[in-house]
Amino acid sequence: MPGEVATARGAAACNVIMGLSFTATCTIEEVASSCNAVRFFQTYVYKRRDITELMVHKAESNGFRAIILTADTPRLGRREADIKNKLMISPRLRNFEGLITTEVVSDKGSNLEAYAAGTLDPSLCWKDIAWLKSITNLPILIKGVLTGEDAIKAVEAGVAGIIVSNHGARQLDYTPATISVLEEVVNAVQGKVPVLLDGGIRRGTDIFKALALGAKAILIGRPVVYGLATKGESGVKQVIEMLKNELEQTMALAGCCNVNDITRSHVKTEKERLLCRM
Ligand SMILES: Cc1cc2nc3c(=O)[nH]c(=O)nc-3n(C[C@H](O)[C@H](O)[C@H](O)COP(=O)(O)O)c2cc1C
Ligand SMILES: CCCCCCC(=O)C(=O)O
Repeated sequence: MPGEVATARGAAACNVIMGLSFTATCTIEEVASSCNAVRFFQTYVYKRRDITELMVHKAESNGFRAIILTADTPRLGRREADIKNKLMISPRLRNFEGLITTEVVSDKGSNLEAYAAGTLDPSLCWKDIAWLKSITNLPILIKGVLTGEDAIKAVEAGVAGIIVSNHGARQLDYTPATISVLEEVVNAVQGKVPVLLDGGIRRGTDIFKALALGAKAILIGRPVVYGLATKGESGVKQVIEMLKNELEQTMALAGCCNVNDITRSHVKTEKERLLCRM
């Protein structure tokens, strides 16, 4: 079973939302018809806007409920391990068949980097949210926000939600840990749109902390990939169930009967701990 289909089915079984990557290996239609998971579609803005537009339209007509615009990748970060290991992008990104070739040749190491350099639009900017809104009726979540200032701009540009993310620290060294900037973003947004978070969620306690600091939901990257790699659909389910059980355990021990009972006073940040000592 293709990885994205197994992931979608695992998500559906656990009643959580599945986010499908623009760079998925199987098609938008295959994922849509594989299960009844609530699905969001993650998009990049390609130099060839017609390709982005086509993918967004396909997602919309196949019942995806929201578009996630990844804003932190106008170009790929310098991933030295990928260069050293000569990372190859899958030659079969089936959504793009007949549109664009993924068979790029790179003499510099990572052919993902070469492919990204050829396709991603490095001029990506705030006005592209208006463009995206003009081609879809779906709500748009912006992924990759790390400051209150950018969060305010994103709200002004008309996004329906903000995902605090540093792309799993894959783009740029020294970006802050997402949990450390979450509260700044939440405060800046003032409840106008929901704020979500990803990055480093490994335990139910991590989810609890994010919710306490104001996230409405969290997203999971690598843990799901690890579950998928080891046990396919059932591995995905196991990872999600483990996190749900751990969150439930944390809530029970913190005296919270439901997620709305998790409040800011349940956690102390590093800064608060330091202030206490002064
Ligand atoms: C192998 C891999 C591929 C990824 N591909 C994408 C992608 O296509 N689009 C995207 O927006 N983010 C992508 N990400 C970043 C994730 O969406 C997410 O921001 C990050 O993995 C969250 O951190 P976590 O892995 O600690 O949960 C990728 C991450 C990994 C590890
Ligand atoms: C358009 C090619 C870039 C794909 C990057 C995938 C990704 O987000 C990641 O590897 O991280």
